[in-house]
Amino acid sequence: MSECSNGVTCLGGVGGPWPRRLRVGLLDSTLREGEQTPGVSFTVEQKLEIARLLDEIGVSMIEAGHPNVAPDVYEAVKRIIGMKREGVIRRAEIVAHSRAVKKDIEVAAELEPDRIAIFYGVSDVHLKYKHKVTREEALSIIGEMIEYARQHGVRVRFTAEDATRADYSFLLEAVRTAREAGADRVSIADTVGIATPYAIRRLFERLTQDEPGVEYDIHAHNDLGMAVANSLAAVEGGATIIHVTVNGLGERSGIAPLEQVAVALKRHYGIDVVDLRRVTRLSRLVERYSGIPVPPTAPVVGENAFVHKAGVHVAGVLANPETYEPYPPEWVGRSRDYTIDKYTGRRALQARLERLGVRVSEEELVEILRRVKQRSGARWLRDEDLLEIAEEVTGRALRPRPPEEIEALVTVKCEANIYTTTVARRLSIIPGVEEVAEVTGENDILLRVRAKNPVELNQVVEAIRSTRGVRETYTMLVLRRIPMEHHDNNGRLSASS
Ligand SMILES: CC(=O)SCCNC(=O)CCNC(=O)[C@H](O)C(C)(C)COP(=O)(O)OP(=O)(O)OC[C@H]1O[C@@H](n2cnc3c(N)ncnc32)[C@H](O)[C@@H]1OP(=O)(O)O
Ligand SMILES: O=C(O)CCC(=O)C(=O)O
Ligand SMILES: [Mg+2]
Repeated sequence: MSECSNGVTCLGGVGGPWPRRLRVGLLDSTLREGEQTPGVSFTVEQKLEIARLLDEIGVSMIEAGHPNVAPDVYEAVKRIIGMKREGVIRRAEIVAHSRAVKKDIEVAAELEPDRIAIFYGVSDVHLKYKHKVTREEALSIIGEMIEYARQHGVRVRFTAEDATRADYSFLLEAVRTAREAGADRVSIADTVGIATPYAIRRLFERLTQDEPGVEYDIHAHNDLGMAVANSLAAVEGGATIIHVTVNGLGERSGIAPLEQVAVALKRHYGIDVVDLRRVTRLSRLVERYSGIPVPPTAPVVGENAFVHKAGVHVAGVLANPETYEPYPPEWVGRSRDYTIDKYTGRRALQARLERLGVRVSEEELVEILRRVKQRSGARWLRDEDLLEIAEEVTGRALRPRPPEEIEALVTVKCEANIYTTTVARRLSIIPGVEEVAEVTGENDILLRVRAKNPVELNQVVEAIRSTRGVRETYTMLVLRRIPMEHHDNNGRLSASS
């Protein structure tokens, strides 16, 4: 943060400082715009779960749906409003969508949402071909319908649909009409994703100057991949709410993704709009419920968002992650990784081998790398493949081996007022018990047990359980043992098999 010349606290970032304090929140429309994604139909229960999570992570508004669309949409909006009333949703304002049509408004109003959002196209193409009205008729419909909704005692947002293709003077007239009819918010919709950041910023600067009596939302579609940039530009121009959906769902190419907008607001302006650490889980949930896969390359939540590949990159990241990361993955509850393949360099390879508990000499490392680069057909090498190569080069057994017999660790809790050592002695003579340790913590004794097969293991565990003084046991099967490497007397490495 820095001080502007006029003494106002400004926020920095690329292109900053901005001439005013940026104030912004998110409206999540996953349940309305998101369900307009071809192929998506959430169940009512899924919507309730998503709404609760959205409130928990801190979005300012939830656009719950357009109640007059279908019975299940009505039911979901009703129950989400009920959750707000019961305090399950604690903060988010619940918004119901509606055409500028009395029936839609009535159906929405009977549910008593916090706000009804009434949309109406304001571009000439929408007026002429969709609404088939003149500009004057449009203004009168907008005014009349907003007043009608206000008579039901509900707050109103007016959405100027296709605002970015509208004539500015008519858009301003529509906004004024909406304000005079009782709307306290106006959504400026870039309905076909046609705007550029500069044009959007100017548009919001003009609107906030020419009609400061309402607060403005930006609803940016992503047809040209500009939704996030346009949303940020709108905030710089004076918008105070950004419309988003989880994973950027929505009509055609969707709208600005919640996760990207939230990270960008923090990265560029230092503004926390939601609990970022939970957005990845929310994204996975919506991916599952929507059936729309998140591409690996998707920012923030994509599988590859924090995975590095080229040797130069990995070497840089190992020295300091800032070299190739715009923000730490921990911000969004994730961790970084890197792949091993023909693009790998020595540093990456050495780090990966060390992570696998394998130390090699400089010559061995060079030879392993040479062999890795020969496997150019593989998309990437799994740890298993790398260890196989390392075994070939070093001649040591490095891969985890499944145990030939069944091995288990058994924790034991003793009866109260019994001397633990007495119980431990009794247990130590059971055939199959190989090691006994008295331990601190929740349990009293830890046993290592070996058996030839499950039946025999069961017998050993039964014998432990029926030993006098044993109150409770918990058995963990050992799945595999990792070979440990030891230094020999000359400081060289040798591996136990
Ligand atoms: C850009 C956006 O995403 S805005 C949100 C759009 N949301 C939706 O479309 C929700 C899903 N839609 C639906 O379920 C249906 O279209 C309904 C229930 C809204 C309307 O269904 P129908 O009455 O069968 O009309 P249909 O969908 O065929 O056509 C839309 C009608 O609404 C009118 N209309 C469209 N937008 C508006 C508006 N903002 N205000 C008033 N009327 C409108 C159209 O002119 C057309 O009227 P017409 O039937 O007299 O020609
Ligand atoms: O209601 C809004 O703010 C936006 C409506 C919409 O989905 C759009 O214009 O793309
Ligand atoms: Mg939209």
